[in-house]
Amino acid sequence: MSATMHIFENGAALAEALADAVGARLAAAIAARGMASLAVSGGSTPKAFFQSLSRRELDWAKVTVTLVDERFVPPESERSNHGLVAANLLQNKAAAAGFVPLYHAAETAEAAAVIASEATADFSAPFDVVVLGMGTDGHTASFFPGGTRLEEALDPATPPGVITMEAEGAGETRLTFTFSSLQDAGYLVLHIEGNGKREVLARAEAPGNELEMPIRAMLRRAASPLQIYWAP
Ligand SMILES: O=C1O[C@H](COP(=O)(O)O)[C@@H](O)[C@H](O)[C@H]1O
Repeated sequence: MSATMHIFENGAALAEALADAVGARLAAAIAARGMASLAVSGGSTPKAFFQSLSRRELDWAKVTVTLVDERFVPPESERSNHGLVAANLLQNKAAAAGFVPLYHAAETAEAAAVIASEATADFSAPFDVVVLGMGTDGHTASFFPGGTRLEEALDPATPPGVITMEAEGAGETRLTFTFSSLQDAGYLVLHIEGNGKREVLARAEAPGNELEMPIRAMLRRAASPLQIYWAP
């Protein structure tokens, strides 16, 4: 599918513009259907965007937020994406939003993934907005190169839902929405910052194996146009 590049002078300008665009999409979904869904990424990049979005005037009580991916750790862990979202997005006006976690205190990550798939099924097909990140190894969501279930996660025939993933670069076992869950979002964003990631993106845009740089699956096969937000 096509991609559109949105370039900003710095991270603060990007955060404001992305919050405007995401806020407008959520407002339009609320106007059309009385509710809106948003799946966001973790990591170090989205903090300023989360803080900007949290201050947007929206009927937040009608918005359900979840994660594109999560570590199999409780929200109190400093490695938790839920913790990051709680501290930076579910604040200010956005404190009224609903949040559905991917982590559940189940005996295994597989059991948590089943619970997460059930808990998100009624608002995730498709999401109104998905905001992806990308690691310097070309992973997005928890689609890690060398990941134990990478082929299954990227297979368009794998049904929407949450599955587990283990990979050398991932640290903890991950919980991740599958490619089929994310690729058809009403507004599909890839948010990256820094010259290093721009170079990684350029490599991903060149011919090569999807399994080596899983972001290629989104660049090449997403049903929705990919909106790439970048700042140095
Ligand atoms: O592991 C993860 O990393 C990516 C990118 O993180 P960043 O720190 O380089 O911004 C993120 O998109 C993903 O959600 C997260 O689990």
